[in-house]
Amino acid sequence: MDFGTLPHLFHPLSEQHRMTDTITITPVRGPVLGTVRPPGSKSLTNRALIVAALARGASELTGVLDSQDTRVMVESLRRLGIELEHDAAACTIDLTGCAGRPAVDHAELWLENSGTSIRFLTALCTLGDGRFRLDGNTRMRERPIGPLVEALRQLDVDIVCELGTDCPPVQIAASGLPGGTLSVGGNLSSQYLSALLMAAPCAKAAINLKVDGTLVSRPYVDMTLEVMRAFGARVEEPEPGDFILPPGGYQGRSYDIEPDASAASYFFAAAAITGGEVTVEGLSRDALQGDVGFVDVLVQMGCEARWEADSITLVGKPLRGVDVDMNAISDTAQTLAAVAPFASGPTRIRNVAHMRHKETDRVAAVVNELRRLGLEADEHEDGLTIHPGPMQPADIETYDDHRMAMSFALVGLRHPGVGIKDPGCTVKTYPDFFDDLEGLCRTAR
Ligand SMILES: O=C(O)C1=C[C@@H](OP(=O)(O)O)[C@@H](O)[C@H](O)C1
Ligand SMILES: C=C(OP(=O)(O)O)C(=O)O
Repeated sequence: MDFGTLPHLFHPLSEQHRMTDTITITPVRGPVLGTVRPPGSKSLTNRALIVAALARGASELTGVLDSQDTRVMVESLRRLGIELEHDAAACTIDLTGCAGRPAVDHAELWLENSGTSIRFLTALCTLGDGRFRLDGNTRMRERPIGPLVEALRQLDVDIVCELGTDCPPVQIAASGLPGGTLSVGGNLSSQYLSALLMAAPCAKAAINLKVDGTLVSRPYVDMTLEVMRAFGARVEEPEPGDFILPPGGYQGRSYDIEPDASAASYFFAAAAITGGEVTVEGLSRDALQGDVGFVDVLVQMGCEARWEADSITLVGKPLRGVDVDMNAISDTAQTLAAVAPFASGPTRIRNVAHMRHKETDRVAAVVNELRRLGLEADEHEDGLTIHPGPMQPADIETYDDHRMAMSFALVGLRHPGVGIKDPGCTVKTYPDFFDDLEGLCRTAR
């Protein structure tokens, strides 16, 4: 299939951002004060879509995210024969599951640069009976998927990285997923484990899945287990990293998705940087997403937080530098890097080497752009150190990484002359980010 014919799966951005090469952030005149509810969690939306697509019967998903990462997932499920109704305005998706076996005997799937989509769908396709090819953009073809491929081969799945690069494109000649024992590497990404976990209840027999070595981003695995169990799967973890999954599949249901905690980090950071007070609705200490832990990092820096039953409030205070292991919440490391220049001392972000395999080499990219602002920043193998200091105007490169754009925009709230190149790259997980940030800052203009 000629992917050139695939409709551009982008969300209608506001005219200004879609058509603009660079936007300049206007500093606020005072503290950012307000309340915001980010769109649905990308990670939970894509998990719920996978599990509901494999379920018996119908599911209704509410609060879903509508962005490039979820649209490529939706389009792929449709190509796999899943009947699906998406109401973007209502943030709902109604779908009827395939009871564990995709109905089509071949499909070509285009996943742009959505790591969750290509990893989760690679495992899902092995449950089918036919030939499947999964591909993505140039950066996706540089993001490792070899550990997942190698794990599936332990169950005699006929799967290959087409170019021999341990990266996509992936080709699968599927004939259902056998049961058995397998191990998967978890030091580059937790998504390979999450992908296998979600497919396992639809295998032909029980699966015993073990993590081989260290595991990064553990909160995302806990999120996976929560969603699986919500749809009726039985999963035991007698020892950390050792999972026992009997067959039994999933049962369709109604499922509501909480707001995106990674997106919320930008609004908490806006309060921290400007000495303001921001409440994010729909999240709490009980959120399924580990990235609410970013609030604790801001508290370590000197801020105050109020945790309510259905909201979190961050109160900005004078900031001190921190030394923090962000392995579990690495999607908020870039947010912290944008806050750190406003602290009284240096900030060390450690144990995030796996960030180098995401939308870009996020360690190097963040160091480069902090230096472009005139700051002293040190790159380490596992992370970086940010030294506060005077800054200069700069147009920030965003490397087609939505989190570079969203994080460095925050610097511009306090520091004049910050431009964000390619602001439309936020379409990956947050098409309306700049509109929502502007809305939150309007009282501080
Ligand atoms: O499982 C998930 O939903 C995700 C896991 C994380 O990736 P890694 O496990 O590769 O750190 C995170 O960066 C990504 O945004 C979403
Ligand atoms: C790394 C990310 O996503 P993914 O791995 O799903 O592409 C992200 O959203 O920061």
